[in-house]
Amino acid sequence: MAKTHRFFSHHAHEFLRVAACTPVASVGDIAANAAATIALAKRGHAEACDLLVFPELNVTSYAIDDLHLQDAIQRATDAALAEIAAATAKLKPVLLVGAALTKDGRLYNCAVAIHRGRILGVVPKSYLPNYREYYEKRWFTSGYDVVEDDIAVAGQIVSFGIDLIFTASDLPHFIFHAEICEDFWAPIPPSTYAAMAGALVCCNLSASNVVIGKSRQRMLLSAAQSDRAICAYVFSAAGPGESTTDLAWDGQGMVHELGELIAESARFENDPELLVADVDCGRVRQERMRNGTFHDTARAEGLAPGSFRRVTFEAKPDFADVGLRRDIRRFPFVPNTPEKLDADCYEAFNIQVTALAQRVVAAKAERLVIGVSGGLDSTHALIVAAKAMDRLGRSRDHILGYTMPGFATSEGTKSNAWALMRALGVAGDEIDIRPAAEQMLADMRHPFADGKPTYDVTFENVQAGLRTDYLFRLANQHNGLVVGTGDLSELALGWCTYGVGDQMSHYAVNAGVPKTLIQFLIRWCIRTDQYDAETDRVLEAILAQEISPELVPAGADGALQSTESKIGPYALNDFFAHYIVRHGMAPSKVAFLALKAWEDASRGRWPRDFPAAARTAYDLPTIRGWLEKFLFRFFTISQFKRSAIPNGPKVSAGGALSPRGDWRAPSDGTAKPFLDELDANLP
Ligand SMILES: Nc1ncnc2c1ncn2[C@@H]1O[C@H](COP(=O)(O)OP(=O)(O)OC[C@H]2O[C@@H]([n+]3cccc(C(=O)O)c3)[C@H](O)[C@@H]2O)[C@@H](O)[C@H]1O
Ligand SMILES: Nc1ncnc2c1ncn2[C@@H]1O[C@H](COP(=O)(O)OP(=O)(O)OP(=O)(O)O)[C@@H](O)[C@H]1O
Ligand SMILES: NC(=O)CC[C@H](N)C(=O)O
Repeated sequence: MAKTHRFFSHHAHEFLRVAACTPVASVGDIAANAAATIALAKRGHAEACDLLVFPELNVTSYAIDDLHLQDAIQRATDAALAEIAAATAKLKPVLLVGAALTKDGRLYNCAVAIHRGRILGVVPKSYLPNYREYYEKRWFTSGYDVVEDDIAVAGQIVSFGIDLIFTASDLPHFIFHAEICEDFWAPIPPSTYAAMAGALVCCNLSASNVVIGKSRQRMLLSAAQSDRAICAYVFSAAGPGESTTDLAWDGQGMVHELGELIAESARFENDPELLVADVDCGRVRQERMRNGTFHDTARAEGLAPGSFRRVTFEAKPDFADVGLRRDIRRFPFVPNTPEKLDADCYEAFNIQVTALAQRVVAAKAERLVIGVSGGLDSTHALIVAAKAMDRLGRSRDHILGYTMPGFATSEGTKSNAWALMRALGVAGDEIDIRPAAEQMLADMRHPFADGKPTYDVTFENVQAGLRTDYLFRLANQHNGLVVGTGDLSELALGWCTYGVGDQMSHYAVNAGVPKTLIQFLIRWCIRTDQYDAETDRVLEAILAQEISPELVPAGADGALQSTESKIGPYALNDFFAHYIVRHGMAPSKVAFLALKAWEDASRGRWPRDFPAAARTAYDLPTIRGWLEKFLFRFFTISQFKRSAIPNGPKVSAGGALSPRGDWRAPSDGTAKPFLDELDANLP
């Protein structure tokens, strides 16, 4: 059911609804093409689109050869544009239609922007293909030097040139540019300049005949242009109905954003298609802000702000709930297709192994020292260490694994720890930390020493601290490096014991890996036979247990100390961390995205092997509750822990938290502005 609060509107979060339109063309039948354009515009309006991109020369159809030069065709084109403008005067979307227009005895291949009955402006094609199957220079004049000009079209005098950017006066993120087909096959597409001058959405009206391999090439160019020009890119190629005299057409529509494919059309279809997608102009804006090279290039190219003419119009947004036409992955760090997941795991695992091996060599360390709890993090650190030793040609017994049971260590995790160490062939040992912990707690006059069940932070950290103490001294004793096991998610939350505790190590091999990815990395290791069958069996057993720090004894009901019931589901925490750290998004937008990703467990793809029983949904109050906790932990109470973390490799493009890398922040900051923003903008 649609909700009325502004929070539920995609426009409130800087999304823009675009569509690549594929009408069925009628060769040279301008009235039919105008009718097809109007019909799709009405569909676009019904689907709440802001911007509709039609193919190149769709008013006449593209492949009409010398007919382009006929007066009758040109007059009919002008009349059709007037008709399209009139018929769409009450519709919401801006239309970019393709038409050949004359000025001063020259014919230009143009994109015509039309909105609510008004022709906003006309952009001529800069680069006319005139090689192999193309001979556009036979009819058209290149528009590459047309600037500061105007043109008469459909009874209106409007801005004309390649120096136009279209901007909504009442929706600040609605800023777009148009170019035409070959323009983006050029070494420097006009959209590169438009993006540097501020366009967030770049559009391409195309008539690109299909040959084997062509769709892949267009896909590559569109992805690359959106990545290089830091923009959203909407591409619409002519399709069914175009003249097949000597060529064929497939109607490829695509929407890319920052190199990522957001939506793609069916190809070789007989019916008209409207490929609708919501592009995230806020993400584009943020990305430009944090990429100085983009602005340096603009300055190097002499593109001062204002170097393009801005054509303004009123979008009249109503901030209604029209849903979100875009897949938001539940796990930003975990791809939901098997191929991409495998590829990412291969990268992550090898980054970790290579980085650790290099540090062993550089530090002239003979051994690696690891506290092996039987939990996910230390398991992963241990298998990475084993592979690093294999790569260095050293035997695995150069890894000293210690299981160090404390007051709450369960038999299950301890036996898993031993089974794993034996299966891998590392040098295992056991140190019972309880006598030392009892001594320490007694020395401190902690109530536990008097038999009282006081399981406070001190009680927890005494154990975490003693384990770290043992590991560092064992490293001295054996010329070893202590391998840190803490992961990226724990660093984001400050879920570790500072200094004399698991926050410290000689090399934090997991610090760049989020918790939600670790289980998939372990699964990938099993699937790709990185280790032997017995190791795989133990790894499966470890994957099956709940995440617990095991610092506090189980309750009377036997329930384990559950980490996620205390700090929130890692699935949500990783989601929050990704959008806040990597994309700088406001908490209300992060909540909106989390809702779209998580509100319906039956929608969208789950990552491969994600257990069916764990496929949960989260509603807005739940998301909000955990987000508030996350914001408090992340901004107020944990930065001092990150400001002093040991070295470790960045793994995910989704962000890292080293103070020497992606994330630098004050250790005495506050979450207040973030909590206030959430409070002000959520229903
Ligand atoms: N801005 C700041 N600059 C410098 N120091 C600051 C500080 N804010 C607090 N402090 C000081 O830091 C200390 C608190 O930090 P800390 O000693 O780390 O202790 P704290 O963060 O209070 O507790 C550690 C938490 O992490 C959990 N943990 C620990 C280990 C492993 C795992 C796991 O599951 O993997 C979980 C554990 O259950 C506990 O809830 C206090 O003494 C405080 O005064
Ligand atoms: N019983 C134990 N024996 C050996 N080392 C331990 C033990 N408990 C904790 N550690 C060490 O302290 C680190 C943090 O422990 P904790 O179990 O609290 O966190 P965790 O993030 O759940 O890690 P893991 O998934 O490895 O258990 C572990 O990764 C491990 O290196
Ligand atoms: N219409 C055009 O500009 C087509 C040229 C383009 N290079 C293509 O291969 O599709």
